Amino acid sequence: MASARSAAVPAGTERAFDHVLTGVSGAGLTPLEVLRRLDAGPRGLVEDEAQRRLERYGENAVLPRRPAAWAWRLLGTLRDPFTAVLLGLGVISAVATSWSTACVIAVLVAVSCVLRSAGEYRADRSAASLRDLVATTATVQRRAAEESAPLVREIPVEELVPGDVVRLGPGDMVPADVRLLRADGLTVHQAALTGESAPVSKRVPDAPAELARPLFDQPHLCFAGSSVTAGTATAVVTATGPDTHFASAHRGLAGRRTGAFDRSVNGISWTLIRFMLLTAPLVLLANAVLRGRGLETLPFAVAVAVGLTPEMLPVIVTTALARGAAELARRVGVIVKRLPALHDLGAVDVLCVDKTGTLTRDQLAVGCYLDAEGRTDPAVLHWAAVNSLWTIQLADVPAPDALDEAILAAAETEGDAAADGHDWLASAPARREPALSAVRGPAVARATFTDVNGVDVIPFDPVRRLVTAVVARPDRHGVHTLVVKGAVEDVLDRCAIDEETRARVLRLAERRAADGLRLLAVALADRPARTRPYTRADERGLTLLGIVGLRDELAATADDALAALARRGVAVKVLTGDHPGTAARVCAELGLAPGEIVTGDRIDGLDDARLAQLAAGTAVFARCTPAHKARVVRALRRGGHTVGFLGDGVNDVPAMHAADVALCPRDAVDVTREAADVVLADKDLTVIDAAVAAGRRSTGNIATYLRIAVSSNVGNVISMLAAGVLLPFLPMLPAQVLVQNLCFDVSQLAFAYDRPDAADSRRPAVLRPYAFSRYITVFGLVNAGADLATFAVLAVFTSGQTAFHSGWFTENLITQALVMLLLRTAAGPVPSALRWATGSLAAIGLLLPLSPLGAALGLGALPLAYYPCLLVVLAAYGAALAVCRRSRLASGGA
Ligand SMILES: Nc1ncnc2c1ncn2[C@@H]1O[C@H](COP(=O)(O)OP(=O)(O)OP(=O)(O)O)[C@@H](O)[C@H]1O
Repeated sequence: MASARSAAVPAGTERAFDHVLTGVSGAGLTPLEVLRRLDAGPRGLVEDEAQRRLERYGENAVLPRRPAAWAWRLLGTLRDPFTAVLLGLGVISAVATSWSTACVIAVLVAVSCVLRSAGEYRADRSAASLRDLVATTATVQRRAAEESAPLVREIPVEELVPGDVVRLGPGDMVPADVRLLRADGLTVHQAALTGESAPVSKRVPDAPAELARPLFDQPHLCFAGSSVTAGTATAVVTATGPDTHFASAHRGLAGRRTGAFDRSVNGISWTLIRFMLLTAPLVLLANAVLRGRGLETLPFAVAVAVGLTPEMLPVIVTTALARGAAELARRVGVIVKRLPALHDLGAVDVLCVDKTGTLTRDQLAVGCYLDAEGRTDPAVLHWAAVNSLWTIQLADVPAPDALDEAILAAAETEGDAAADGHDWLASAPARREPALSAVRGPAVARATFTDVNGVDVIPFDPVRRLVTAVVARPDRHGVHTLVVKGAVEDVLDRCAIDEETRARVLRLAERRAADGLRLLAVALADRPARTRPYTRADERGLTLLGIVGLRDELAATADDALAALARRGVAVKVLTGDHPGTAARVCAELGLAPGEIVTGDRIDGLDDARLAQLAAGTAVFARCTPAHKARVVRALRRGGHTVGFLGDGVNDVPAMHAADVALCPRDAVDVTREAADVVLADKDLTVIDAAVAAGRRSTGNIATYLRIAVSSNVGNVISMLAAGVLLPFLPMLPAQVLVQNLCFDVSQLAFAYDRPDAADSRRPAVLRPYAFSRYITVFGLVNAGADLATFAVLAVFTSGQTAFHSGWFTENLITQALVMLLLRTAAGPVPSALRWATGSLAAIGLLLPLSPLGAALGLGALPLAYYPCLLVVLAAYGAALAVCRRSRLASGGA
């Protein structure tokens, strides 16, 4: 903790910092005492001091951003299970003093580790530069010099230091461990720390006695790793980077979910490892029982087991992913933050999207303001604007909601146009205007009200779906007016109205929603003035004023994007907090058949199994809270779908965490960008189609490698077992098996550069273990058939083990080249990497036995008559491959 950095800390400060940095002992202190101990003030740090602290305490990052040293990277690659098994086999060979086998295994491991760490290094480097593009920022209050006025500005979170004063608002990540100085309706989601999914309320407690609670329950402390779901706050940073509680909780953990692709590759890998571990004893047993051979066959058995391993799998996965991600970033500006997410994107068959800001632009314009009878009434707009203005001002939100901006802009226009003395929109109170115009849009800066004064605010949250501003009016002494605006049903629930009026207003809302308008109801209530804060309990017995309707334009490319996704077999489902009528209209305009719309209330009445059934056949879910969205996503996954979620708001975060892969646009709020695996450069949704296609291509290449590598290896093992039993000598020397394996492995890296057929990216890319096993069995047997035919040729034309070994070595390498060319999924031109790889394989197969290295490996020249016969075997093998490929067997699971 802090003691490690203590050298430059002024005497007396270090212990105080330590004291507060623990986050516990600050509990009994007042905010001012905490600030004093941090050698800070409520107006923020001076820039120079912040810089000094940054040098002293280091960056506010949980994990070091510097790339790991080479040695660590290499060591890290040894953790892969294939490598571990290979090393184990190498040790067994060394113990059995089979030095050549042990040496070749060591070379194999070294090649695989070096290639993998080089690939990972390149992937990390490009991922780091991409991550910088979507870096999150913190809103900090600092001063240029001791006597300067505080300036609120955004800085990269990494630059925060203890003592900084930060502002928090909905959608922000809590950037460090902080102690609240002021809070308004603040609720935070701290699941990353506590596992608790419900947001918890945070505030500055009235009395220190309240502070005797467990650390994460302390109301005045917020922690790095949590996010703000509603409300606002000003807080002082008490600990940054590795000193935060989040860092200590996550030290040493990779900390990300395992996606669908990771799971299937892991499954296949472990099946192969079990198979491998069985192979060596099986070879030993067969040779002992049928040939009476003893432990001298151990190196050969080990080599056969090694030959079965697709040890280049991690290298291919990293290379294919990194290439796909780099190409996406370059071509369409899509940033893949978590590389395996690219595969998950390729496997997605359901994409859930929120509506506002995703399918629509979130650039709203007021379309109507009506009283409860449906007549235009400027007073409704006026009070909506009073609510918007004081919500923004008092809640100190970092960025005002588009909806509030639109209401203020319309109220201003209405105020300008009013010739009848409606002068409720005039100049701003001088004390507020400068701060506002610095951070907010022009409408907010200009539109203010001389006749009311803000007193308090109960901030918006997506579960309550409303926000209340409390104002004092000059004409009403001793009275505070609650101005409430929010979703129509939720405001009506709090109004003192009869059933008939309620039904009439709901019908009015339905009609306007069917025109595609977003609707808000506005209501008022007078209460005796008080100093005690207002709470949700005060939002009762309201008088309904009317409704405001806002038009939100559709995103320019939304319809094209939905059509493209449908062509790729991805079903799109809309999950919105908005009115069902508005959602239905928007979907219809986008060409998405809304069908029956399911609302949040209905979801509440269903158990998980029934929800899974309903979700599969429903295209639009409306009036969803964040928890509803997450439940629908989980239900879809439980129903066997691979689900993506595209959202841009804080209300989408739980669903993004629940999905296989989460996407968001670049201008989404911080917490959403943090939760996303894939960030779209802008609002152009058609890039999702390109991202899905790239995911499917990468998966296609990896699947091709797995199918070809494993089926050839299986074929070879069958042949070795058969030959081992038929021949009086070993069918291949251990070193020969391993050299051949090394050649296969390196050549197959070329698959990372292939471009699978466009037809293959028309359906979700999934590795299906059953189809995969069927594929490797069939092609493994065909491969073994070619080997057995070669054995027959060799029996006729050659004698002695050197000739046999050489003949089989040559045939094996050429058949491998053939398989690579004939079984790749793409029908298009062969990429140059693959041409080189297969050409080199064939050349090594033909020439190595003739070279001095071949002699050292126990290989030698073959009789010329062997080659025409080999050609016949190869032609027959090629024909068999082509036939099998044309049958449905070629679909090896991806
Ligand atoms: N600033 C606001 N003031 C008052 N009410 C609001 C405000 N923003 C949203 N609402 C109301 O709350 C409802 C739910 O909002 P929420 O933000 O959860 O979803 P949404 O923005 O409508 O849709 P989506 O889930 O597609 O983003 C809205 O339909 C609206 O009626």
